[in-house]
Amino acid sequence: MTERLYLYDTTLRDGQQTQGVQFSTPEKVAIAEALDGLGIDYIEGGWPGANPTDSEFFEARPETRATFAAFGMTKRAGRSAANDEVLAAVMNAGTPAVCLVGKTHDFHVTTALGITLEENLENIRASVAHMVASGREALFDAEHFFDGYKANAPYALDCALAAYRAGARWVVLCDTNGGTLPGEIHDITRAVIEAGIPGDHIGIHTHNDTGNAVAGSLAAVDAGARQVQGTLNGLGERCGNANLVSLIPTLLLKEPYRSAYDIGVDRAALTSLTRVSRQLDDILNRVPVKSAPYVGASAFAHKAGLHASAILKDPTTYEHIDPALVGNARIVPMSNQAGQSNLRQRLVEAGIEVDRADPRLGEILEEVKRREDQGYAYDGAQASFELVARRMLGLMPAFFEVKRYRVTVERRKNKYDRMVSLSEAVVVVKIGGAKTLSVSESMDEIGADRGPVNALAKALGKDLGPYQDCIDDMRLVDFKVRITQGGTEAVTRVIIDSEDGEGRQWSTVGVSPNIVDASFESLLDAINWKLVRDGVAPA
Ligand SMILES: CC(=O)SCCNC(=O)CCNC(=O)[C@H](O)C(C)(C)COP(=O)(O)OP(=O)(O)OC[C@H]1O[C@@H](n2cnc3c(N)ncnc32)[C@H](O)[C@@H]1OP(=O)(O)O
Ligand SMILES: CC(=O)C(=O)O
Repeated sequence: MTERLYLYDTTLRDGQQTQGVQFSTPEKVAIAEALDGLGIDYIEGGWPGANPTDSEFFEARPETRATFAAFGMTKRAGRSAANDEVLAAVMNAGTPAVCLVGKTHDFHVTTALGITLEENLENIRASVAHMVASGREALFDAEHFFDGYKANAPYALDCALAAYRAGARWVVLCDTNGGTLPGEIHDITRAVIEAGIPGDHIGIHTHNDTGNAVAGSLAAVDAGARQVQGTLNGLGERCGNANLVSLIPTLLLKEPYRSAYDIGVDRAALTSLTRVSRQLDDILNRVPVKSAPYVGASAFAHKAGLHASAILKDPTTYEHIDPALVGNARIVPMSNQAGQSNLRQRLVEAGIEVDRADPRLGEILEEVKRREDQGYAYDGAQASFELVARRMLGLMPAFFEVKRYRVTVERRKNKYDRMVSLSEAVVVVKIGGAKTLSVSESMDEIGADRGPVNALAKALGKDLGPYQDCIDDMRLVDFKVRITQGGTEAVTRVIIDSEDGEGRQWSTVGVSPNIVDASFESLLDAINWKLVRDGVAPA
């Protein structure tokens, strides 16, 4: 018999308190829909009245199965709950649930609010009673609860009990400053239950300032709390909140949680977790964190030869779960840490059949290790590795030959008498018997200079004759430059991530003492990989 454990998402409120994050209304709608699709119980949409976007969002919020909550703060002292205009704006959003933050640490009451401890208790009681009287599901976010409990336990408990007795459905214990460790969270949550608030009325809201937000949330659940608050990808004030993208699979797949709780998210929805996590990164224009638990691109990447060898015999040797459960995928990358097992697996994935006893497998491995010593890095540029292997196996068509290229960067005055840069590139390629010369500049549609590599990419992709149809939908999505030590010399490594119209992504690498040459090599690999993978016949 499983017990219900509720998930409360605050990506749209505490997540928006992340430095550099500002959601638009359509973005908030898209995130709310994704959360609803996952099966989250509560979606906190923001603080109506605090800013125009949050107010607008509550008017535009989508219909959801999840319960929508508006966030705000308890009423100020010296006025009634009904006459507090900040609280009124929150209530007017018309959500079925309302979550109000209130002080529970005596120091904050006297220092930040400048009121008496009794006035604060009355503010909590009156505000919660006002929510309940308006027919809302009332949540009380007990701000600084753990620090408050350590400083003055009777007062912190009085605040929590005041909210509970006034009718709060949930009293959410907040580790606002994020400094409380899991053991303390466990013991203090237990103490709250013993003081008279049942666990199925207690929520936990942690911050990640010690890197323990997820562990702290689990500790509170172990102690009896039955609501967990968090955000997608751990967004949130300062170091972020408990990451629901880590918590959800842990609660659903790991003991003792798997057998004990129903968290509202089912196994089918769990397979969308990686997609939802990346959708948020896409909205934020962030590169997904590769090492993110469960959903990161490296979460199931087996780089070391010993690992890859065992993985190919049985994936459970080095995987704690099947990556498909969370919609992720296994990768066995090639690098200087790899052995023949990695190599054979990569070749199979590229559709290349090579006999196990073929001596060229050893030669490819040697070549990869030799090139990595020069500065190449193939574990993040699998498309370039594939081209190296194809060349050594005689499986790489000669699509075109670059005869020469040139790029210039000029500083000059524009018509407004401002100094601007302009990069121009010339590329000459030979396809079949014919030579083509393409010229391009780096100016984008609003007249900004996008740099010499952009100019080169445009020139190279401008006229590739019979291959043009195939490469027209290619797009450069990321460009990473590192100065690294190749052999004894410092060299530049450029990794380019490309994408095509089908959403396929691939990465290529170029290395040279010269950044333009390294970029050009990486660009060439990107085009050649697309041509070979699309099965284009050489001219
Ligand atoms: C722990 C958390 O993360 S809680 C969420 C915090 N989120 C935010 O603050 C984001 C949204 N906030 C805002 O847009 C603004 O702060 C507003 C609109 C709410 C208030 O703006 P302002 O009226 O200009 O006040 P300001 O932000 O300077 O200060 C907050 C006021 O609320 C008071 N206050 C803070 N917490 C509470 C509370 N729980 N109950 C009652 N009053 C409170 C403070 O004492 C301060 O009042 P004072 O100006 O009389 O000293
Ligand atoms: C309410 C909240 O976000 C906090 O106390 O951290």
